[in-house]
Amino acid sequence: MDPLNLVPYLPRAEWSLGPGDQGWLTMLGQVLKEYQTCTRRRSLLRARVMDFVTSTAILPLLLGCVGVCSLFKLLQWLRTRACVRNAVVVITGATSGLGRECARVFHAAGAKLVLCGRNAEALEELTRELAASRATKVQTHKPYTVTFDLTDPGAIVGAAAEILQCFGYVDVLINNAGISYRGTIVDTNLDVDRRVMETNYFGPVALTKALLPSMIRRRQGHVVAISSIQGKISVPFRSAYAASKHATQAFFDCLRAEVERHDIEVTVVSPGYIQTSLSLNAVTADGSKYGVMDETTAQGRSPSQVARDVLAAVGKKKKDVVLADVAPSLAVYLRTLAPRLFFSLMASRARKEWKPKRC
Ligand SMILES: NC(=O)C1=CN([C@@H]2O[C@H](COP(=O)(O)OP(=O)(O)OC[C@H]3O[C@@H](n4cnc5c(N)ncnc54)[C@H](OP(=O)(O)O)[C@@H]3O)[C@@H](O)[C@H]2O)C=CC1
Ligand SMILES: CCCCCCCCCCCCCCCC(=O)OCC(=O)COP(=O)(O)O
Repeated sequence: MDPLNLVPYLPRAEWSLGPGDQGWLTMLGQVLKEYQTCTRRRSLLRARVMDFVTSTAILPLLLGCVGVCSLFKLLQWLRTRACVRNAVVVITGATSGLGRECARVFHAAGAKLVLCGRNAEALEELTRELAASRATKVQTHKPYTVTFDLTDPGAIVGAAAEILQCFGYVDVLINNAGISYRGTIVDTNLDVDRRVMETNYFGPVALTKALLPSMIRRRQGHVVAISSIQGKISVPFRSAYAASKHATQAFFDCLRAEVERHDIEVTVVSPGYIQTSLSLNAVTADGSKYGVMDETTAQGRSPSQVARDVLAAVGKKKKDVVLADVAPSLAVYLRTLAPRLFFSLMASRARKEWKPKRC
């Protein structure tokens, strides 16, 4: 440290210049001496503060607060798990990514699972994996599997009947399956917009409608929609995906209001990026597979953490949950509070990201 910078910290230094050339040395000596005294005083003060903290009630109080908070969190976690123990939970898109992790987390919490997907072999493999897992003290149940494509409305009616036959009723429906999209609006075939809407919106809507009457009869049930932060804000080159997720948010918000009188819960979960195969499986403007692991996806949250957050949201009967980092979460507020700024940010993002025929 430059000793001259210490001058403001040495209010009591007395300056006396020595005779001739000795003046500077004397001054420097004085400054260093005062600096040492100040440092000693500061460490003495620090030691006294620490003594006070440890010898009085502050430290036990702090430790007590941390302990109570941890205990509260643990109790909440146990209560959450208890909520889904023996509950019949249906998960769509269970063959991959978030759906697969939800299957693991809900299975470990003791739920009776009905795993849905298009790939029967992948569902069977997951069932075998879950049956073999022993890392839980809770009694677990062998899952059922139901294979169907969400873009096929006829198949959904049959699948709903099959789902109801598994355990006789459904407690929790997790509409998780979905696909993403990359493309410019001007280049995108309308069939691609339809396919994304069929998978992400009409499929979950049809399945929910098919299972709802039995929930209403029992006056019990919980419908979860895995939406996206893109159900709250729209980003360039994701038109079909963002539209399908905005529609999802709107539909399930309406549903929540309508079924409250039947004691049915509705939770919309809006995650930011998650490390899954979503970008690999995304469709492009001409309907072909995008097939690229985007950096944003690769650096996203871990699907097991998001699955635990989904379980917590179900246990706490949350109505709307955003599971995203600070920037996307703030962007949601910006879209409402300063729309012009938000739109210009998105336009500049579009200018930067635009690549002819590839987004
Ligand atoms: N990953 C992310 O960054 C984010 C994901 N989400 C949402 O999370 C959900 C799960 O996606 P994620 O796990 O990330 O992606 P994955 O691609 O890993 O998994 C998607 C799942 O949906 C299934 N699926 C796709 N199309 C259909 C269909 N037509 N009929 C039935 N099942 C279908 C897939 O089945 P199959 O194996 O047969 O293809 C697969 O099981 C989606 O709704 C997505 O929008 C939300 C925010 C961020
Ligand atoms: C006052 C300060 C405000 C700062 C706001 C800055 C604006 C930042 C823009 C952020 C855009 C975030 C986009 C997030 C997208 C996202 O998380 O999507 C989740 C998905 O569903 C992923 O799907 P994809 O197919 O796009 O990978």
